Amino acid sequence: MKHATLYRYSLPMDSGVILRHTRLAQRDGLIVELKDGEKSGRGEIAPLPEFSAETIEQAQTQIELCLAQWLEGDEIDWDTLYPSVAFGLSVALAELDGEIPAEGNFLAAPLCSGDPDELVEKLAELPGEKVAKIKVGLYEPIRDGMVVNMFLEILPDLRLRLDANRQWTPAKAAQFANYVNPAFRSRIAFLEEPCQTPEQSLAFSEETGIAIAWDETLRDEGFSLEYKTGLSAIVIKPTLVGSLQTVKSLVEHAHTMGMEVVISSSIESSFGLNTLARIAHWLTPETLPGLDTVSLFGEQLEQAWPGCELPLKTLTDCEVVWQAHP
Ligand SMILES: O=C(O)CCC(=O)c1ccccc1C(=O)O
Ligand SMILES: [Mg+2]
Repeated sequence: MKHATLYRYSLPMDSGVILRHTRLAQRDGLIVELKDGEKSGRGEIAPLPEFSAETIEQAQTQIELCLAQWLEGDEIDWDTLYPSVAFGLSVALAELDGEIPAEGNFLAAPLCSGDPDELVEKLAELPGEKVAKIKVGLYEPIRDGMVVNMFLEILPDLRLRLDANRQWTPAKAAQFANYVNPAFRSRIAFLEEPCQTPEQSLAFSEETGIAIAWDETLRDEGFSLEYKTGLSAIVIKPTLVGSLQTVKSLVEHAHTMGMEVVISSSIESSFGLNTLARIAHWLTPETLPGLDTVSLFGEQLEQAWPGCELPLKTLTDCEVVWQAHP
């Protein structure tokens, strides 16, 4: 006997600088729960304002249709689904079939606000490879260059991931690079999306020797992943990319070209982050995922993030917006 339930959650948060144009004070999302006899699976659908094209209302309407199809045993037309819906539903189905290993990689690369003392503390908790992520492109590029130099100088075993979110003109990107001590450049694991276009970013990498990574570019209309000199990694945000199948084939494709793949957060609840940690451990076991976003929240959902002491809201505290069995 099949059964499907859709919960809607609302959690207090402060998105800080992650969203550049909006300050989100509340995060809304859906949890889909599937049951089939003794088996069950859950997945999170949480379109991210400013990044997802779909709204939560559109996602809800679509997942309700999918759930009705699943209950009837009809095929789901994956190509027509919003990325957030495809991801959450495919996770719930994979979970139901026992496909996602339970073990997670909860050692996320710490997101750092610019305070070196705070980062030193966070890095002390990281066994093995010391990797942190810094947002750049928010202030003057020279300031960013100084901050990068400072971190790399203070912490000799640190490697940095930087993210400019396409904020720089080629001139500003060059200003940044000129400021970074040439001896430190190889300790920039990658710089995500330095410039406004992928071509400009590739030219930047060629001129400076600083490795780059795609994040936004993966979601460009008509994008297909190709090997490029200087492109060392791709950052996959499954909620923005689509089904687990789509994510898996993108990961495999990137790995065959020797690129690193970073599974990363789209600011999902602690429940969704737990799923991403498991997917990261499963598909990208060699790489620290980019999942250090739980601290943007005021509350966690259903499953705690290891080490996070925020209060935990359970699914039973959330509204059931849809449920049915055939
Ligand atoms: O990638 C990470 O380490 C954290 C996630 C992150 O930075 C992010 C989260 C939501 C939306 C956009 C971004 C971004 O990469 O800019
Ligand atoms: Mg990014």
